[in-house]
Amino acid sequence: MASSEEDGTVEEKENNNKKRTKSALATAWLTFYNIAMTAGWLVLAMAMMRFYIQKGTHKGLYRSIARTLKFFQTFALVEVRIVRTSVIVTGVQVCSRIFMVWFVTNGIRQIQNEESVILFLVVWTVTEITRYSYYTFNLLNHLPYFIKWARYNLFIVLYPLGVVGELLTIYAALPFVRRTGMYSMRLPNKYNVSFDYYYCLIIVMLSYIPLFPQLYFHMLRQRRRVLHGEVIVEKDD
Ligand SMILES: CCCCCCCCCCCCC[C@@H](O)CC(=O)SCCNC(=O)CCNC(=O)[C@H](O)C(C)(C)COP(=O)(O)OP(=O)(O)OC[C@H]1O[C@@H](n2cnc3c(N)ncnc32)[C@H](O)[C@@H]1OP(=O)(O)O
Repeated sequence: MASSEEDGTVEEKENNNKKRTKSALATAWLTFYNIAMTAGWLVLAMAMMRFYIQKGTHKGLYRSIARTLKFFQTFALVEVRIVRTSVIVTGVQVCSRIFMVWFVTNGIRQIQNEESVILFLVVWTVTEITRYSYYTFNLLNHLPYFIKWARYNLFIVLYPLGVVGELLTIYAALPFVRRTGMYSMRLPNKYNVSFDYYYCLIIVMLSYIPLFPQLYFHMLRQRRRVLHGEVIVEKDD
């Protein structure tokens, strides 16, 4: 009897140790990930500033940072599953950014020098430096108040500004996409499938109407929870 109790205790201890090791590894990985992402977005910020100071124009800026941007924005995909936040909320945010980078700005050279591209690039960069440094310091249990404040206040202005930049960029792409028929498939073809990227872009633009408010209100709830300590019950996915 005594021995089986002891066995149980040993097993429990082993399980607890395994759990602790797993959670320490997860925290270490997440900390490393957030440090890498903060550094990546800082590199982007510095590259943009250097370009503008040296050239005195925003023309050509996108091309000069395209590779770094594509890498760090695409890498954010890993977040969709690793953090506790709703998969839908994080998924919509990350996928819409990846779509903007790969299928709009990168795919359509003719719009890369639009001012709206610079608008969303600057807004994303400020947001991501703040967001990833917030997660990093939070995981290290040394979170300066100004970073917490910035994380849960700047988005009030930056989120709508980013949306304006993104929508204006897609809007600028429309005439070119219509003229060239890029990424589109017209009938007849051997797959018997028709796809019009022009209308796809219009649908994406319209989908901001129901989706963006959900992201924005999610952040407002997070703000109340973190800055004002309100208890908020979120619906599961
Ligand atoms: C395929 C075609 C798709 C087309 C779709 C078109 C629809 C488009 C609509 C979308 C519009 C998007 C526009 C957007 O791109 C514009 C901009 O971004 S402009 C820049 C301003 N943006 C922002 O300020 C972004 C704000 N949004 C976010 O921060 C996130 O995206 C969001 C997922 C909304 C954040 O939500 P989250 O719930 O994660 O917030 P918290 O930061 O409070 O975190 C909650 C808890 O999770 C922990 N966490 C999260 N991430 C990490 C991490 N990387 N490392 C460690 N921990 C993490 C965090 O600490 C919190 O933990 P706790 O609960 O313990 O406090």
